[in-house]
Amino acid sequence: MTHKLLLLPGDGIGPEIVSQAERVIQTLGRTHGLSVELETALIGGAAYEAEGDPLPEQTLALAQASDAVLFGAVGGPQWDAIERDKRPERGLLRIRAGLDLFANLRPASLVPELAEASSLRPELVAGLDIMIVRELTGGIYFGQPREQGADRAFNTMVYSRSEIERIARRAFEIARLRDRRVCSVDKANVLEVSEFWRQTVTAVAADYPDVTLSHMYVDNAAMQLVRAPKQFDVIVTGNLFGDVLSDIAAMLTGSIGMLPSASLNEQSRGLYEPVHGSAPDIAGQDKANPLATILSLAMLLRYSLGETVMADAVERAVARVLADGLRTADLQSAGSTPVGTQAMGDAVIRALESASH
Ligand SMILES: NC(=O)c1ccc[n+]([C@@H]2O[C@H](COP(=O)([O-])OP(=O)(O)OC[C@H]3O[C@@H](n4cnc5c(N)ncnc54)[C@H](O)[C@@H]3O)[C@@H](O)[C@H]2O)c1
Ligand SMILES: CC(C)[C@H](C(=O)O)[C@@H](O)C(=O)O
Ligand SMILES: [Mg+2]
Repeated sequence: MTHKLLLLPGDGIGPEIVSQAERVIQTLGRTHGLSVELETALIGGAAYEAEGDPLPEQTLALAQASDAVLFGAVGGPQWDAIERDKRPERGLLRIRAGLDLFANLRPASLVPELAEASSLRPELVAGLDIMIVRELTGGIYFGQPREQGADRAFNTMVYSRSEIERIARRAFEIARLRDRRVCSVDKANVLEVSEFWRQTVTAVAADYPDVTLSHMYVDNAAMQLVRAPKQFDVIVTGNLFGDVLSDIAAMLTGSIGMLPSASLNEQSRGLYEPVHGSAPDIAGQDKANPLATILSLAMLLRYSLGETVMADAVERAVARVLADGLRTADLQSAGSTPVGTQAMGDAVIRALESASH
């Protein structure tokens, strides 16, 4: 069966890291018979420059017609002062909303070889395996009204019952495939929207008696992620809190350059992207770590294409190159020589090829 895939490289390091994932896709064609129809389209600053719109209609239409989308990153300082609705990040928010990708899965698990790269002591992260389930199409990111005036500005944090119920169900279902523990993170001691979130998640939990539900305030959750991260199995939270907590979780696993994500809708059609951004400080220098994008491809193979064998093969190839000692600059320990983006891609491809012989 031929799968339709759309690549959206975007800005900054986006094109460099997505092109390594594209080479992995081509390798899987040779080693595992993966059959794909690949298209590439513009998004973010690149699309704004070419078409005056960070999400051209054509890009959204192609995404809607694809089985899955692999996204790099958008944004950069050259677009920070343009009209807000034209900014690259708005392209990403609009495609998430346009595909109804309400469930953002951000797994943070430690590859044993990277224990020394973690920001925490090895014993705190050994065996770490957390799944952050971030609500992605609601909350303060999308709430109306929103306004920036001359002397004041505001956004609205709003969640409806159905929005909370669907993300909570997704979290409980994921927990059933794991350690059956869900921690819902909110700010119910201050915010009405969070109190409603907590009540709604608690009501949904009644349908999942085999899963243990706990609640935590977001400030404490940020602290607990650094103090004792292994206490968590699945974390379910709103859009803004999930954004922040997932960057914290990234550093537990060694580098933000390692963290993949899947953004899914009800049909498990999805957009897959590294958690990090366009890293303008290292763009175009062959320094970016492509592994978060390659691991996002593994999630794409698993969740949207059902190609579990290939997903496992990609994840094993990544583990292999790390076990062999290859490190991009973000993962490097003192004294060793880092490899570049392209060389890291080469190594993953070699590992895939040698495993299939
Ligand atoms: N999903 C996205 O497209 C996304 C996510 C976050 C930020 N952004 C945008 O990216 C731009 C830069 O944002 P930022 O600097 O706050 O965050 P960032 O994630 O781009 O970079 C933060 C730091 O991490 C490093 N880094 C990130 N990815 C890396 C990788 N793969 N390999 C090695 N190092 C890596 C960068 O060099 C930088 O020092 C902004 O315009 C922001 O809006 C986009
Ligand atoms: C670039 C931005 C819109 C995005 C977000 O806040 O969701 C990013 O930080 C992320 O984590 O994917
Ligand atoms: Mg973020």
